[in-house]
Amino acid sequence: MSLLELDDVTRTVPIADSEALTILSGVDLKVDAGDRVSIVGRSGSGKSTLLNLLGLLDLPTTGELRWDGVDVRSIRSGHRDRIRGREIGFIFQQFNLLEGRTATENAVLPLLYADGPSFWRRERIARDMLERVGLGHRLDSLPSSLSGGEQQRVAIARALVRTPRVILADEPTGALDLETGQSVMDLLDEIVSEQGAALVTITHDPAIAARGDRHLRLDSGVLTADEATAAAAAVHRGVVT
Ligand SMILES: Nc1ncnc2c1ncn2[C@@H]1O[C@H](COP(=O)(O)OP(=O)(O)OP(=O)(O)O)[C@@H](O)[C@H]1O
Repeated sequence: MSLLELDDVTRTVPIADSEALTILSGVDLKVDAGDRVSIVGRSGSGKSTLLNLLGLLDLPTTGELRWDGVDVRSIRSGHRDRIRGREIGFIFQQFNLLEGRTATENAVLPLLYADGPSFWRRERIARDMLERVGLGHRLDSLPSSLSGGEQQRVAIARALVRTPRVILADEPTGALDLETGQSVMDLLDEIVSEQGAALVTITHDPAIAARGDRHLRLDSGVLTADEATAAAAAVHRGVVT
């Protein structure tokens, strides 16, 4: 049983005075613990729509989306919200940090909804995670005083403080220069491995996509294997010369 499973999923949206628009069609995808899945696709190919499904923010129009083997349609929306908060971490291109809050205040946010020791120990957990991402010296800094790479590291800390089982990263290096992007991804890969989570990365950048161990492509809402990235990744790893 997979952690997340899409089975012949379609997503359409109603359009005024017109037929519904099909954004995703026939999408099959399984995400298991420890998976590293990269998804590439042109603008408008349906990447955000897919990510919203994987993040349990939307439901398929037809087909089945399962979380831990359970059809998400059968899970009440309040419980879906709790699963999302507890088990899924999000990382965005523009970091999405709260501007007036320090690095620690940003990283602690998901723990405000936790209970037990995770709640009582939230400050310590957030600080430890910021140390882990190399920001132990910037705990009280506001986002405006941090570089892009540092802000993304705060966002990574925030996404990981509850040790989620899945991380969904939407263009995580899109606002960073090449070198900073690679080092942020190195860090994300390391911590995701330590925590045994699955990482799904949506990216335009072939070098970032090649880091995954499963390579997929979205084309007009259809998800297929991305042979080109898989071949590039194999060469990179020295599997093929
Ligand atoms: N609620 C909606 N109503 C109408 N059209 C929509 C809606 N949501 C998405 N679309 C359209 O569906 C297509 C796919 O959208 P989506 O945001 O998933 O693409 P994307 O691959 O994430 O694009 P980008 O890389 O530019 O963010 C686009 O053409 C978009 O305009």
